[in-house]
Amino acid sequence: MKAPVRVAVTGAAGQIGYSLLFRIASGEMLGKDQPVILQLLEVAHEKAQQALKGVIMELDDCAFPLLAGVVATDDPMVAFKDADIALLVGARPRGPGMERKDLLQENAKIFTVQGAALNAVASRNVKVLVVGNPANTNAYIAMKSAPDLPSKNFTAMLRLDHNRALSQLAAKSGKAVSSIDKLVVWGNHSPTMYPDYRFATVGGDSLKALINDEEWNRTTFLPTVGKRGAAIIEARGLSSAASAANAAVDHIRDWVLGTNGKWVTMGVPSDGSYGIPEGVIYGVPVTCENGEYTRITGLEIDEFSRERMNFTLAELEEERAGVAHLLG
Ligand SMILES: NC(=O)c1ccc[n+]([C@@H]2O[C@H](COP(=O)([O-])OP(=O)(O)OC[C@H]3O[C@@H](n4cnc5c(N)ncnc54)[C@H](O)[C@@H]3O)[C@@H](O)[C@H]2O)c1
Ligand SMILES: O=C(O)C[C@H](O)C(=O)O
Repeated sequence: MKAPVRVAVTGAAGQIGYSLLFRIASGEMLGKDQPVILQLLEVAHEKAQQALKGVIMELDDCAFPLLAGVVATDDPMVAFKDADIALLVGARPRGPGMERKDLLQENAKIFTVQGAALNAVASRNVKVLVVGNPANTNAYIAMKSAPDLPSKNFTAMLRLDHNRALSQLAAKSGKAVSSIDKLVVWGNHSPTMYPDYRFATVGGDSLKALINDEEWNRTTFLPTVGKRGAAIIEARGLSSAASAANAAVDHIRDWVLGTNGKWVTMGVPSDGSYGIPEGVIYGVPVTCENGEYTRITGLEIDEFSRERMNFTLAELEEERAGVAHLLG
């Protein structure tokens, strides 16, 4: 029997939490032979703590063989103690008519506190995934608030965008989702992101050549993927939850267990490649092996792509400037 892995989840009584925790506890994220201890953080409000109790009762009622323990707390120092993995989901979600920018100030404060707590008590190898929006900038804030942890440990979730793009491309081409590789979603998890299938392959052949429809790319594909979050909010009256939890499971599973050479998109601190200033948390293509991600380097950036990549970068830089006062 393997030693349990400590997985901290914030916002555990929220919508995404409700889809996420059961999949982690059933072994879908870290493997069917990997016991886990869930360390769940919620705000100190009575209603949230009560809801969290209910979720834990349901976890108990599943009798998951891999669930080796559950900690419930309103203190980040308890939730992140020795955490091997931290899923930072807790934040206020966007409602109808709101842009992610509206959430910036409100949610930024949460991530200075949580970054500092991770810095103080988490495992030095903790893998952090920020889901709460604006995810890239929140990840940047947490990273900057945790100077003793390697910055490469901080990532933001672009996987939902990646999966959304995959699904649109599969539908357009008539090919199976699983047959498509080498897709990239550059930049910010926001409508400015740039889903780029110029390098994508299907069974080794060029997907771009197969689709051969640049008009569709520019007028249908890019806006559909970019505005999918808003479309879900419009349809459900609530932001995406099950698909977001699914993407979080995919992101961590691939980071920990590897991608077997397949490209996935992760928001990671830039190393300066592709003209993205160092430190900016930006969606890039990576492969994962032995618990580490490696960027795909040397991709050719054409003029249209450069424009789109700069556009999403400009938004990230604006967000970063908007929270600079919180970072001292
Ligand atoms: N990156 C992505 O692809 C993606 C996709 C979907 C949603 N999101 C974002 O994920 C976040 C959560 O969405 P949701 O639908 O679960 O929201 P929700 O409101 O249902 O749940 C959020 C939970 O977080 C808790 N919370 C708030 N502040 C906290 C704090 N400081 N510490 C611990 N818990 C805290 C709240 O009490 C609430 O229970 C939102 O910011 C949403 O915009 C991101
Ligand atoms: O768009 C949102 O606010 C929610 C989430 O980020 C999404 O992409 O579904």
